[in-house]
Amino acid sequence: MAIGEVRHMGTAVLEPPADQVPGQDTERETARAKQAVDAVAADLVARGNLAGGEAQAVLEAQALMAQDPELAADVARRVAGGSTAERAVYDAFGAYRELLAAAGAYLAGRVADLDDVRNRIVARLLGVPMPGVPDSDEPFVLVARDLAPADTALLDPALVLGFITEEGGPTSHSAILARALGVPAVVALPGVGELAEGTVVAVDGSNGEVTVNPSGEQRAALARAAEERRAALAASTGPGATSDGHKVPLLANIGGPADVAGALEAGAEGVGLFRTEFLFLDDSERAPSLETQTATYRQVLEAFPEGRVVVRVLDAGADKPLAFLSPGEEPNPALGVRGLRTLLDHPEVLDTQLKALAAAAEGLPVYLEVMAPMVADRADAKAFADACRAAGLRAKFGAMVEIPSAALRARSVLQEVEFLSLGTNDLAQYTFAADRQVGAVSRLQDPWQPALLDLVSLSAEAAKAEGKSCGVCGEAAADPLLACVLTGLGVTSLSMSASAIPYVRAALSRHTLAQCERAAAAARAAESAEEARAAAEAVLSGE
Ligand SMILES: C=C(OP(=O)(O)O)C(=O)O
Ligand SMILES: [Mg+2]
Repeated sequence: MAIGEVRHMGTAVLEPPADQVPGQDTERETARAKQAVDAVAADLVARGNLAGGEAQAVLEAQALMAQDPELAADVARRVAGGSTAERAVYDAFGAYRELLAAAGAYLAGRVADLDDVRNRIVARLLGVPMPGVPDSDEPFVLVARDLAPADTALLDPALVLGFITEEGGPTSHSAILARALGVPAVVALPGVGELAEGTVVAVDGSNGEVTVNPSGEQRAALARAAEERRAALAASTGPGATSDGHKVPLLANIGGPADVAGALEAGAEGVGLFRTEFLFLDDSERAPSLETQTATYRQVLEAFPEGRVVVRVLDAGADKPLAFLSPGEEPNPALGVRGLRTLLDHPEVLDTQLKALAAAAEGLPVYLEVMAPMVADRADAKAFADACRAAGLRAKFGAMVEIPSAALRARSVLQEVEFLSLGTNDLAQYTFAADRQVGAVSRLQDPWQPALLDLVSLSAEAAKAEGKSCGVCGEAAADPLLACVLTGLGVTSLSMSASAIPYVRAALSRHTLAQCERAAAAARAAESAEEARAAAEAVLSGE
């Protein structure tokens, strides 16, 4: 929870004058453009190195965007036609932006990243300050249309008390990175851009509420609630469990070795989701070598002796495109060849990854579990388990439940694998036909939707009947109240951004398993996400 004055993100597009330059200056302007592009790309990579983890991969992807050869050719063509370097960059990126925007809602998220890159290059060429997070010596609440990964990654939690965005959904990149940072954030709040600079707001990241000009009384109540939460956090330590001792291991979601320290600090009992695709974003042409992958995986596995580490094999496509693997144009990339489907089309990539994991775990006392994203049915689960066996991998093999079919027929999927892990971000996307990158449909991405809870329950019950485990590794697990409901639905472990672990641990430790079960039943009996949340809250607060 944060209270502070609103500062708006500097999103104004810098439009350079459309001056013409004489022919003899073409060479100089071309060189200036190239220099600015390279400097901005280097800056993004440097920011990535500073930020580490998932943010690093996102920033590096943006650096690649800046240096896209087709964009460079368009800039050169415009300079040859008499444009200044800054105008050529502005126009070339503008044309590309229109293409992206016209390509449909799916690419809308990418437009914000592209605009950010364009603004950075143009600002550099004009010699004006970079647009982005406002300069301020006083802490403030940042308000933006959407946040580019470059800005979210470097937000200084000492200055940025919290942030509010108009666009983006609860499972968009910005929200996931904010959670990793541990600052309160509210996303997809229409109209917030109209708040006057300097307005005092209270941002409650735990329930998504923003109070404008809170009264003294409201402020005091909010501060009291925040203080109570802090005290509860400080008091909760040790492994995750309900107050009557029902164990629910609390695991961390990580993007690579850089996230390990934060996970350990938060008391993670292991890793429940290692998103390996971030390792693959470095090179748009090919997969990292067996050796590079082995070394990276080993760094993570070494950090959790006697712990559990669940590695997800490459999840390329849709919101995580990889040029060398993702198929060409698809009308609906989220419904196309992605996740396990991509790997089954490129068995050599899957085989190298599994062999690297086998080599990395060699001789280590870690409990390695490997799972496939986007498993639709038993045939998918079998193809993945066969590939694991063929690679000589000694680990538990599992399937992510991200497609409703896998939840509906979870027992059949479990004939082939040893565990399930619910990816609630994609499960919501596919259950409600609501693209997770589109703010306009964020109501439907709410993991409190009773239909989603039904699918969680089906999966957890199937796992119980088969004597196997069923965790949750989507963003749903990071919501303390929902974590209690998921536990009540029979989920056996919860994996989340490290910063959420203390909150979830504290919430679980306040309730018995039976209370969690009652809250789960009440939530499932509701007719909407809001009702489900209120019903669970009422049960758990003893109303
Ligand atoms: C954990 C998940 O995977 P990702 O967010 O990486 O798609 C999910 O879909 O819930
Ligand atoms: Mg997913």
